[in-house]
Amino acid sequence: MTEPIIEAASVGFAYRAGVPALTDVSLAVHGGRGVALVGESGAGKTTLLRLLLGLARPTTGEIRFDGAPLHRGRLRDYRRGVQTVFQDPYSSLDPRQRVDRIVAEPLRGLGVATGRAEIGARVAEALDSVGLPADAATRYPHEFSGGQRQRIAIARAIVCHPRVLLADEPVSALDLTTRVKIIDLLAELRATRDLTLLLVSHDLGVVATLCAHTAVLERGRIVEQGNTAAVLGAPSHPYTRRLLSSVPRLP
Ligand SMILES: Nc1ncnc2c1ncn2[C@@H]1O[C@H](COP(=O)(O)OP(=O)(O)OP(=O)(O)O)[C@@H](O)[C@H]1O
Repeated sequence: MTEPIIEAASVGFAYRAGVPALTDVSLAVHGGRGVALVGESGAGKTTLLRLLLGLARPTTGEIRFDGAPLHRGRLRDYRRGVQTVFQDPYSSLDPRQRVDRIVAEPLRGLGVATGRAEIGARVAEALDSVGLPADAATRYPHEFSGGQRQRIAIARAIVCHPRVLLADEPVSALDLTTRVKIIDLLAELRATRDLTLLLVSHDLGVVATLCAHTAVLERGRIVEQGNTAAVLGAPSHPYTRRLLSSVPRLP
């Protein structure tokens, strides 16, 4: 198999000494493959995502990007290649900024594009890719619904053509119909842009739709991981079975 784009290698992390939030976590995100991270509240999903983003450093083990340890000097390259979408489309967009400015932020911040014309063209392309009309660019976040705001957040994440999208519960704040549309959009972007998805979700239906590989986290440890159909279809660990039985509707 090819080298993973992002890898957590035997990662441990503690917010307070003696109270581990993550223990010996190994997870590989390969290009072209959707990876889901599931687990109950408090299992350590967000903590792992923060480490994968370089926002915190593991206490033990390491995070690797293209096979080499992720350290300060490589963060800019990393950010170009790895972008994020968060759960809440209301708090993740600055209400005082116009949509074109919001979507252009990674282009400016990472120095990917500087000229006005180029930035404008890239923003227009990103808005189009997420199914928003061109005039969305000149409006403000409060003029949009929750689903449309999440499209804006996704446009911002894909504007610099990243290789990986880390999505932390990207649809859990949305109503059911909107959820389905955003899941369809993520599936489409994955296919058309060769985007690799790392998805944190407690919604196993979403996971089954978008990710071929699933890792189950319980109290900071990965208790099971593998092909999604196998993990969700015939879970070998009692915790995964409990997690499945707590879901009212299965795919
Ligand atoms: N800033 C912090 N300081 C101290 N402990 C923390 C902090 N953030 C998280 N924790 C603890 O680390 C553990 C893992 O939390 P984390 O937020 O990663 O879980 P999660 O799986 O993302 O949960 P949720 O689905 O509720 O977001 C929990 O025991 C939590 O209480």
